[in-house]
Amino acid sequence: MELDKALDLIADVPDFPEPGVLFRDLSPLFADAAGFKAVTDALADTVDPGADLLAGVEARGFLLAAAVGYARGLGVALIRKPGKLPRVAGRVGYTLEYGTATVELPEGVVLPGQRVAVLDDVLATGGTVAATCKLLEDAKVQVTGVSVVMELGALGGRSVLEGRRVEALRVC
Ligand SMILES: O=P(O)(O)OC[C@H]1O[C@H](OP(=O)(O)OP(=O)(O)O)[C@H](O)[C@@H]1O
Ligand SMILES: Nc1ncnc2[nH]cnc12
Repeated sequence: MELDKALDLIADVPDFPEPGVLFRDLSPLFADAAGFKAVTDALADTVDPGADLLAGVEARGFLLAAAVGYARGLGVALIRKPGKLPRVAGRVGYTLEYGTATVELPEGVVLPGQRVAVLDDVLATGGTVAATCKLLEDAKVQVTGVSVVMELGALGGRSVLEGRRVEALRVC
């Protein structure tokens, strides 16, 4: 499937999870075999050839990182929401478009000096990905870049990530 057609499978849902938010729902894209493959292949092409590992952000980022990791022969560091990990190597708090959140890095998944590419579904305010990059850099890892399926340009995420390589398959 053509990438544009695959990205058209993303549904726009008004007023979720709260009034005024236009939620970009990737569920129909994930459920479509050809669409999921087209997006996985395109994202895989954005990952720095020198990357040693991928970092996927819970929850939708896990699917993308797992698929791209398989395609590229790379493992995945699972960047998790609080309360899920038995051993936490680090945590960073941040503000979301709708609320506040924290990301945590499991113990024993990254080594200092490793080159890690960050993957997520949506870049909105950039809080999640910026916190993820900080989490990794606190662990002395080098972030090679950030790849997302969709960037919501009006929310300014790219400016929070200034100086980083940010690849988005679609900018809305
Ligand atoms: O750029 P930001 O403003 O930080 O927003 C983007 C983040 O918001 C969504 O995650 P959400 O917290 O809704 O989690 P989910 O993937 O578990 O549904 C999305 O999957 C990104 O991780
Ligand atoms: N509008 C939105 N749609 C989907 N995920 C999001 N994460 C933050 N804002 C979002």
